Amino acid sequence: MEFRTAGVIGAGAWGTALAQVCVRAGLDTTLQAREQQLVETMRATRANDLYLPGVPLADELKFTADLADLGVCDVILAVPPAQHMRATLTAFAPHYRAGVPVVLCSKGVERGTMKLMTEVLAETLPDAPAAVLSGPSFAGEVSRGLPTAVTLACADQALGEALLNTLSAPGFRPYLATDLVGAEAGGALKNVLAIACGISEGRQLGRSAHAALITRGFAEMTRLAVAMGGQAETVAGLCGLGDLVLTCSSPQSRNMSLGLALGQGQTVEQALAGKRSVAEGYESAPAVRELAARLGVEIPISEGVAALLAGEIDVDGLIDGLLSRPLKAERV
Ligand SMILES: NC(=O)C1=CN([C@@H]2O[C@H](COP(=O)(O)OP(=O)(O)OC[C@H]3O[C@@H](n4cnc5c(N)ncnc54)[C@H](OP(=O)(O)O)[C@@H]3O)[C@@H](O)[C@H]2O)C=CC1
Ligand SMILES: O=C(CO)COP(=O)(O)O
Repeated sequence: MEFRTAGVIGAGAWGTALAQVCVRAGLDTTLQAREQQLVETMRATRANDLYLPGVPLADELKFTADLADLGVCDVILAVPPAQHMRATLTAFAPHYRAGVPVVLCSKGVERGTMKLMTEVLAETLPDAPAAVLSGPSFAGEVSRGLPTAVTLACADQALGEALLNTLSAPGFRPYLATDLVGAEAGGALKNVLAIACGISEGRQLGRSAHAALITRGFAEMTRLAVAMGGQAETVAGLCGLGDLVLTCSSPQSRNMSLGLALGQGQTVEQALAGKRSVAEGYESAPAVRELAARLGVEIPISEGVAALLAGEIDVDGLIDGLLSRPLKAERV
């Protein structure tokens, strides 16, 4: 299996950073943006100042607004926000060539259906071999070539190895896994948990609270992933614990920043006002909550964040609710 050309769907910060990685990996790469205007600007300025400002884009990178142009590519990286994955893949379906692998790079659970991105892919492009790329990776750092390691999950070992070799690049190191559900669950949950850590920071609750949130957050991430059919071992890797640590530790994270603003007293509306970029924890929280309820899994931190975002409780209610839970043995 050899891949020479890559098509990246979605020219947000992460799609643009991954397109840079593909070029660095030696792939002939086309980045698709929905707006022709953004395509023209990226062609003219060799930059994506809308979503990834200050990063010079590789000379070799091509741009298009037309999904049909990706129909010839050997591998597709799908990077729209999770809530737009279904519509995006449906629009791409007429141009998709059977057998071409689709690497899902978005982190979230679909609202309403509670489906993971692999399930959305199976329903929109049923012939597509799936892989999931997820892990601690800020777009700004990756696009500048700073060292990054991620999980690349693929059920088909041979395809996974081929993708691993294809997508590895100087400074970008994917590790192979076979558990797609675990990889997806980790990526989706860490965003919700990062909002909780941001709230803790915004309220200046201290480093001890921060460490407790990461640790107990990891326990609920593991419980939910296992209930969904994933493996605890996967969640202990880059796509789970690794991404949780990153996202909960830096205001570079849009999810943690949302939490910071809430902890400092802003309303959800104020914290999100004027933002073009996506905070997937906000988007996925209701689906994560519903999914956990359906599976009978306790996720008190994520549940509290979902209730706060839905306007059911305030920040004090979230903190009090977590601290007044019955004492119990420490276990996952
Ligand atoms: N940024 C990061 O560091 C990382 C992000 N991710 C994940 O990548 C995914 C994409 O995030 P990111 O690239 O950061 O996004 P950004 O916040 O940078 O950009 C938002 C993106 O959403 C697109 N969009 C908005 N509305 C729609 C729509 N109706 N249909 C399709 N696309 C739409 C925008 O396209 P348009 O301009 O055409 O509206 C734009 O590409 C998320 O799931 C995120 O969790 C994963 C790892 C790292
Ligand atoms: O997924 C990410 C890092 O791995 C990016 O996090 P944010 O979406 O919170 O910015």
